[in-house]
Amino acid sequence: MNKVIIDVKNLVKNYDDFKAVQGLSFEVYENEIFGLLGPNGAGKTTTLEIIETLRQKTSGEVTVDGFSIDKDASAIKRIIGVQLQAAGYYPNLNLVELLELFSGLYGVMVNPMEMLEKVNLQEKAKAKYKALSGGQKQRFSIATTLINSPKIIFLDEPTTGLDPQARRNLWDLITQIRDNGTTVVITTHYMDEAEQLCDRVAFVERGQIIALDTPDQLIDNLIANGFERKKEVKKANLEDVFINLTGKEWREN
Ligand SMILES: Nc1ncnc2c1ncn2[C@@H]1O[C@H](COP(=O)(O)OP(=O)(O)OP(=O)(O)O)[C@@H](O)[C@H]1O
Repeated sequence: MNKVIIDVKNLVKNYDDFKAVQGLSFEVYENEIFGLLGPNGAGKTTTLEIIETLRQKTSGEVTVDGFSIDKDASAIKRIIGVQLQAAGYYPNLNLVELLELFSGLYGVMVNPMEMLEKVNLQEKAKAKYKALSGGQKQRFSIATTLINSPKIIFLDEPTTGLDPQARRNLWDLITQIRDNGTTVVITTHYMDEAEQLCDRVAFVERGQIIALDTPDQLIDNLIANGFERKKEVKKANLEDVFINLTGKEWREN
């Protein structure tokens, strides 16, 4: 039996007259990578921020590891890791100093070099955040989500704007984090990413969930309904050609 770690029931969020989230219900299981997929403005970020206790809901019930967002927000904050927006990083501190600062804020002791090793940034220990490439910035911000050894991390479009190598390397990193026992909730609008990375996905459209299952099952259901692609699918795609030609090692250093 899968243990439910996040339980969202009939979640509603209105911004004045605008209904951004319209009665969402879903469960996230412990130790899975759960994807919220959908177009811009579908309500993914709003939903995440409510679960993270950073935004007020209009109505509905949300529990995280048994804690209610209404009554136990501080308990929830202790067991989750949230990616900060880039603007949150002090520009003149290097990565080690930033990790020391964050661990002080969380009130936990971490070894900055160990944290950097987890995301393969040990060689950038003395670099300032602003001097990192896009992929390195994402990896660093994932490292900051791990400082308090959270049970769940939330990643909001972690690979947007990255090149194919950086994206695939980030997928490996996120999979590793899951394999080490952390539940991962991710938003994305890249379908290939969701298919490769997520154990289960929910499609969100106009503030509602229109499908939820494993990527495999969603695809099988579509095929069972008679769907056929117009062109025969090749066993590789252009991105595979590119990766094959250029290698898959970390390239942004
Ligand atoms: N603070 C706010 N005030 C008013 N409307 C808001 C606010 N925040 C979000 N919205 C609106 O709510 C809707 C859902 O936004 P949200 O950011 O949750 O979508 P999203 O699915 O995360 O989109 P994206 O993929 O673009 O990040 C959008 O139409 C947005 O304009």
